[in-house]
Amino acid sequence: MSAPQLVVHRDKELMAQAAAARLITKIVDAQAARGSASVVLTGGRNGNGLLAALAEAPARDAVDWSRLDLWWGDERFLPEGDPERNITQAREALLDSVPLDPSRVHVMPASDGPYGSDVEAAAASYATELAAAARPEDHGPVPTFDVLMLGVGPDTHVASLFPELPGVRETERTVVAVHGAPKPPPTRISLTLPAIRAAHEVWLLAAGEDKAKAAEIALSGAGEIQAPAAGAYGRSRTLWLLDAAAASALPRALYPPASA
Ligand SMILES: O=C1O[C@H](COP(=O)(O)O)[C@@H](O)[C@H](O)[C@H]1O
Repeated sequence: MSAPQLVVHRDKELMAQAAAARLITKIVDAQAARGSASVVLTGGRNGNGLLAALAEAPARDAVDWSRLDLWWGDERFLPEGDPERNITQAREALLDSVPLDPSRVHVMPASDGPYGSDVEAAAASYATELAAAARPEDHGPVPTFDVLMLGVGPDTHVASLFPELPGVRETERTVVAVHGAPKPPPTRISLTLPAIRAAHEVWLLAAGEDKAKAAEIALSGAGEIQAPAAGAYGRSRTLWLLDAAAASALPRALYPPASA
């Protein structure tokens, strides 16, 4: 487990640009070291803001997009192309404008896909896909992702792991079906905390006043069942990327003065 490090930016635009620059560097470094990189994307406003900033960043051309594996932390179980699906929003923000290898874009199934409305089977198939991508040097049935990003919800949810729902209690499976999510749509697919913790680096994104309480709760010793964001950490690094509004309820002792 790596203790959270905090970086606080002036506003959400700067946060998105700085996070995009950070992600480019991570991908380029991983590709230089190993030939390829793997990144887990998040949905939500902050995740899509980062992707949109990446699309605008001149340095995006430093990435070899054909040698990047993309995975998702969660998906809203809706028909293919639905505007509320995380993949649809990610395509609009960035993915349609870069030369990815389609076989390396690992989309979670849609509700009109091969498993139809059987969200349990859809979740199990994603777990199988992850397990097939895991190498012997990985520590279990998921790849050791270079970077796994999570938007933090106002209720402290991450991916589609909501406070007190069964998904956040999962200790065995790497992917679960989620029923009755308090944020629409109610049916979702999510990585579990054990799968999230397999990543080298976990980045939690929180911008905006409505994230201030969530950041305070998650960073003040709350349990992961009540505050799923508190249970999201990486093997080598856990990075909270915030804007000043989301950091406004945090004790200043938690982050260096130069950071805001
Ligand atoms: O529904 C979701 O919400 C969270 C957070 O979204 P935000 O708009 O409040 O930033 C997101 O992380 C998750 O991927 C998504 O499915």
